[in-house]
Amino acid sequence: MTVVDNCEALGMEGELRLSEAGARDYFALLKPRVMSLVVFTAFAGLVLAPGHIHPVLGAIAILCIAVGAGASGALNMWYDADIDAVMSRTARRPIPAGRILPTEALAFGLTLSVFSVAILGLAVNWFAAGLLAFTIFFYAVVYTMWLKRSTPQNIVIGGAAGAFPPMVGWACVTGGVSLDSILLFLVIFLWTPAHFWALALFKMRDYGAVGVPMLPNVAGIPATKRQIALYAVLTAAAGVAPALTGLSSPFYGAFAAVLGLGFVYYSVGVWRMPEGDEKMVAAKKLFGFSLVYLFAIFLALLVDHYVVTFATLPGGAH
Ligand code: HEM
Ligand SMILES: CC(C)=CCC/C(C)=C/CC/C(C)=C/COP(=O)(O)OP(=O)(O)O
Repeated sequence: MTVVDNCEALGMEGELRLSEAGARDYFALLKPRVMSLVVFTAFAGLVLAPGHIHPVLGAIAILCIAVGAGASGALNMWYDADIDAVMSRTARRPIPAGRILPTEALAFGLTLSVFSVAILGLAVNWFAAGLLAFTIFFYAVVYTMWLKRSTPQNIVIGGAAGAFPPMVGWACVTGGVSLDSILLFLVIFLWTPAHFWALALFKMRDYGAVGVPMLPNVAGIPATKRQIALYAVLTAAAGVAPALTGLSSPFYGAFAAVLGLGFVYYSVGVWRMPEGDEKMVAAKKLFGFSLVYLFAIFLALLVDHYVVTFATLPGGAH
């Protein structure tokens, strides 16, 4: 029995309805697993930025970015509840499962968005807060409401939303944008298509059932495989670039090159996947590796930064 059925059984139709959602359901609205990696990239941006931020302010900044990212996930789930109810991967989410009412999710997402942006602005700086607001808007409105259901390039353009968080973290320290923060953006921006189209390949039926024009459904499997390989090569190149601008050391560059080769290797695996392969094992492997790749790149940027900082401290290298 869904929440709506419950309300109707209780004769509450037409009155203010509230579900009996638990904290766990509200937490699920924040898309915590996806957002944990998003927040990690924002943290890396904050650490790598030149300058200094007080650790307490740094912690507030990361909390605001985490809450803002989660809020955008709640707004996405509010708008997409109709298609989430049909897709096997998403049918058990709190709104389609009837544990949270759409209006509750909307109110939750809007409230958290406003608070996260306002607190970031008041405590840290308004440029970073504006960029956080723009990122929430980009994911919830530009991607979710506009692009997702209208073009197979939805995630190429919409992927910018997922790429902004390191720039937000960076802006928390510097109050602005720089070539290096744009480079961090580019790594995620170019990574997103291979990350998502790998999943879209083995979830083609789901997307077909709801009529969302994901690339494999619109352009076909061979064209998607080619696009994945292209973006994997571009991602591998962008991943090495921080070593070329001086943001990171040549050791990072070598590590990123190996990881990038791994990403290209898995994308070639998808390219060579026979079209009749129902299980699409190669696509599942690429999806899994995409997560390892992005986490490892940002971890390497952080480790490299701390090692180089330590080594260049007076007496630190001895
Ligand atoms: C518009 C860009 C993106 C799209 C369309 C996309 C799409 C997806 C989808 C559909 C899933 C499966 C989610 C689920 O079943 O819960 C997923 C999983 C995931 N994505 Fe993305 N993603 C995007 C960007 C990102 C970014 C920027 C990050 C991190 C920086 C990220 C990190 C993850 C993680 C960690 C998972 C695994 C979650 C789990 O294990 O449940 N994604 N992505
Ligand atoms: C700071 C801030 C606001 C960060 C936002 C980061 C961001 C845009 C992450 C993208 C996350 C994601 C799972 C997108 C897929 O949406 P979907 O609707 O295609 O996937 P679904 O079908 O799983 O809902």
